[in-house]
Amino acid sequence: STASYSGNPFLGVQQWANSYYSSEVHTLAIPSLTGPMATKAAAVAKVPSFQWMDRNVTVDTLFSGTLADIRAANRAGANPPYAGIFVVYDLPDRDCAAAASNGEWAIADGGAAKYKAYIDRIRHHLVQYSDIRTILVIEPDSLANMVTNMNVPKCQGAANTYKELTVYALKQLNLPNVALYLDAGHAGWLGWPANIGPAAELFAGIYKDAGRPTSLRGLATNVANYNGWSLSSAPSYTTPNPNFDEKRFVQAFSPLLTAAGFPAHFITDTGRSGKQPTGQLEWGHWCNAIGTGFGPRPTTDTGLDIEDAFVWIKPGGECDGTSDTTAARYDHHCGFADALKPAPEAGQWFQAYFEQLLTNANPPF
Ligand SMILES: O=[N+]([O-])c1ccc(O[C@@H]2O[C@H](CO)[C@@H](O[C@@H]3O[C@H](CO)[C@@H](O[C@@H]4O[C@H](CO)[C@@H](O)[C@H](O)[C@H]4O)[C@H](O)[C@H]3O)[C@H](O)[C@H]2O)cc1
Ligand SMILES: [Mg+2]
Repeated sequence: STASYSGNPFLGVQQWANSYYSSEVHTLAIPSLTGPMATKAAAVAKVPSFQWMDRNVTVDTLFSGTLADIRAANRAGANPPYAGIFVVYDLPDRDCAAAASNGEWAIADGGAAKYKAYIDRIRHHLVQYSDIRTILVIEPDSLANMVTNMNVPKCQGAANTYKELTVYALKQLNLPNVALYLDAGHAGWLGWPANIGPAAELFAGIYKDAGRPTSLRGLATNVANYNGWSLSSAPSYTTPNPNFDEKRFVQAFSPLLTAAGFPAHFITDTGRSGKQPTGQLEWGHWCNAIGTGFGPRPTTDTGLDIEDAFVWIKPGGECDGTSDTTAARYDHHCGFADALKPAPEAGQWFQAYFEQLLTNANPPF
């Protein structure tokens, strides 16, 4: 079967556009659109984006359901065959330096054991669907927070658990039909000269601790962020970081990782990177940024040998965090002047944001 592979896992397959995102667009976005915007929205629904396993319940429903859809399409003769693209995102004490995406489990409440069972269920389905090549992004923001936010009590308290559970996941999901990319923040996070060296050491250490898993292809960058891939000039908010776009970030990161014993390749989220510069007032303003647009479509034609693919990881139109100041998960970043408001809870459909992305799409739809 095509499922097992060597090298770039995105070669020889086409990425799957899952029905969950398509139904969000068709049932939540299009009914309030007319004319060209409605037509363009229908085209967005066909662009493959990663499906987020952000709650345990999604493993035996959405994850297995999408794998079944892919199997059916491949058996019907899809050529090239489809590959599954998903995000593993349910660590206990999740999103330790922010409030908006806090998850269902707490370390203090048996979260590590629950997470291991979650990973075991994902492995179960990957083995059942060993005929399907499946690409997984592992735990956005988690290890990046270990590099820059050890001064945050919740991150300090979660550090050992994050690392132990990441190694557990890498070992359990190390399968012939599976490719894994660890989340590695973005140019405006780990790309700062002060952070990039410690980051390389951390990721290489995890790679070794997990036994150098064959499936671990590399790192995913810019997940749920907005940075351009290759810019001719630095947006004002990026100064004085020489790595002001994702291409400069991965090209600076790669030799450090290789020297530390982790010859990583990269994928980069271009789902919300189409408009540069963005409307951000500060680079660290990550929540529902204004002045953004759908970016380059998923492709393996990246122009850089260490960059496996441009991908859409954060589904455009799904919220980054609530703007309701009374909400339990309210994060002040979602209240800034450059954060679109009013915004629903993280992960919920944010129609005004979807329309912003569509209006600013580059390439246009
Ligand atoms: O002038 N200088 O020389 C200089 C030097 C160093 C400087 O310090 C750097 O400043 C950077 C900001 O510019 C900081 O980066 C921000 O860190 C935040 C976490 O703390 C990230 O937030 C996450 O974002 C995710 C989505 O991406 C969300 O899903 C998640 O919920 C959310 O928590 C921001 O993206 C990211 O941009 C660096 O840590 C910091 O080291 C600054 C200047
Ligand atoms: Mg988040």
